[in-house]
Amino acid sequence: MKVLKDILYSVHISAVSGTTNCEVASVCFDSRKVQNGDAFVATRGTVTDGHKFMDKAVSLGARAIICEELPKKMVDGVTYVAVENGQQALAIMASNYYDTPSKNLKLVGVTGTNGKTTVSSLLYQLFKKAGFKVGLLSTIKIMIDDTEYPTSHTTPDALVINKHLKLMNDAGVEYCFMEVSSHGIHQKRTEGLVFEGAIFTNLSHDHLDYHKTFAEYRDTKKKLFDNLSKKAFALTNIDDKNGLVMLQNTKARKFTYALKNYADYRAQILENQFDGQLLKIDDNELWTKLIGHFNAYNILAIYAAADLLGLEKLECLRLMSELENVDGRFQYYISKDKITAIVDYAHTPDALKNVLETIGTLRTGNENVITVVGCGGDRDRSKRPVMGNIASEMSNTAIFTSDNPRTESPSAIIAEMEAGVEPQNTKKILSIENREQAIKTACQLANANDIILIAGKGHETYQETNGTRIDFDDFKIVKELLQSLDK
Ligand SMILES: CC(=O)N[C@H]1[C@@H](OP(=O)(O)OP(=O)(O)OC[C@H]2O[C@@H](n3ccc(=O)[nH]c3=O)[C@H](O)[C@@H]2O)O[C@H](CO)[C@@H](O)[C@@H]1O[C@H](C)C(=O)N[C@@H](C)C(=O)N[C@H](CCC(=O)O)C(=O)O
Ligand SMILES: Nc1ncnc2c1ncn2[C@@H]1O[C@H](COP(=O)(O)OP(=O)(O)OP(=O)(O)O)[C@@H](O)[C@H]1O
Ligand SMILES: N[C@H](CCC[C@H](N)C(=O)O)C(=O)O
Ligand SMILES: [Mg+2]
Repeated sequence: MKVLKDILYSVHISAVSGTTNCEVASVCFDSRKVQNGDAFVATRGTVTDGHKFMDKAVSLGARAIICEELPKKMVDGVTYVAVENGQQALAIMASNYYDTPSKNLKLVGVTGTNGKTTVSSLLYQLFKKAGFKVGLLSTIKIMIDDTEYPTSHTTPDALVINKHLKLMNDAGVEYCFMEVSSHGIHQKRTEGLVFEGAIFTNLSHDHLDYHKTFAEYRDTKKKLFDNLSKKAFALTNIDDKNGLVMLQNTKARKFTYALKNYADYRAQILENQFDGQLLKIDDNELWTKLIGHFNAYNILAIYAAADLLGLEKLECLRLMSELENVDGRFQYYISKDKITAIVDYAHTPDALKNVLETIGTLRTGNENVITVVGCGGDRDRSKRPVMGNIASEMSNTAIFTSDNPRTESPSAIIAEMEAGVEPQNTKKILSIENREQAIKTACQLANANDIILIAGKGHETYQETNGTRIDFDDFKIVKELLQSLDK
């Protein structure tokens, strides 16, 4: 139980009906989950409006209703609080309810179109190796030191975030690395969190269904930096043309990293091989198992962040050489017949191009590259022709298939990918809706030394169609297929 007025601390309140000096059991923003004594926060969503469900919440026993406008009909014994913004109020209340857990550890947010999971997971690994208790909030999982929890979002809702940060406090966690998605910022899921620092990886085409324009998408990401305190650090990749934009209005201490431009932290790629790359950072050499120039950026970002968080540089480089690839990011299997299958979470045009470029630099002869790729349903449609074009242009064969069609028709999504293929590349493409069949065809087409890239789903272990998820694991499937075909 908490006193309502305490959990409303620093929320912008415009009107109150009833007492805020009352106890509430918990905070809830879904009327279907309200329990006796809860404070229900109405928020405006993309599908519906939580304000429609205030009466339902009261009928289930809500003790308080937090909303953007006091309703005409109010129930006696229930406190109604009008706030400026429901989503913001929810986030601040969630933080207050769990005793501002972000204050009791060093929380670092990672944002950008690609690389958030990689950078935050590598920082988690690095600080574990350095002997600290560490937390992680990522697309793949939530970690409270060694304990794993499932997650449904890259940046979960404010209650889930703060609940897990509180558990981290209880477990003595000192550092927490979290992904901050643009949806998360826009829906104010991260408001009220106290960040020690924030990292920007890069910005490219994604989520234009939700943000409508690229400028709006960029400005949403920038808010993470705008809201940092003076004491925090803001670390940005200035080889990306939006890197400096992120720093424009921040009060935080500003730091930059780059491979090409002058920056506070710089690295150079000395060697790039299939099993790793050799980098030069601060006049020291570092061998890492993570390959590709995009991973050189990720590695440099974590080196810089670790330095800003106080890890000793040489010790940090030593530990960084032991970092393992993140699940579903350039995860590869080499068959008996020397066919290489790579599973990668590239689900944006930029990521797909980067991975195919990396594969290109690793080719030693006339190996064929066969790419199996799809685009998610109920997501940015404008990515589809662009990804279709990249896959067909940069591969010998591209097989277009399904990737979580959700409520859309798989064949219609594939047709939108096909529309981006240049006439000279149409002979290179095949379209096979069933993803397992598509992977099987790639395996059948592959000969010794060929490379199969299976892009888009990475670590995911399901395929989602019309709200139903069936087990589906790209890596497991391709490995078993190559073994069964005796290739
Ligand atoms: C488009 C989007 O982001 N939607 C998120 C949003 O839901 P919504 O706006 O659709 O909510 P809504 O259904 O309109 O409901 C509005 C309000 O009414 C309430 N309600 C609704 C019905 C009811 O009966 N009673 C009730 O009280 C709801 O609880 C909600 O508070 O708020 C929900 C609660 O936090 C999220 O679960 C949901 O994520 C959906 C499932 C989703 O797929 N989100 C993806 C796009 C997402 O967030 N992705 C990013 C990663 C992107 C990336 O970087 O690549 C992420 O951080 O995971
Ligand atoms: N720094 C980077 N720059 C460009 N592409 C990258 C970078 N790091 C990773 N990638 C590519 O993007 C894919 C997704 O990487 P990762 O999961 O780290 O990104 P993310 O930002 O967490 O994605 P999401 O928005 O889905 O959470 C990788 O599989 C790889 O192909
Ligand atoms: N965070 C991304 C993940 C996309 C992964 C891809 N496999 C898909 O399902 O579209 C999103 O929700 O848009
Ligand atoms: Mg992620």
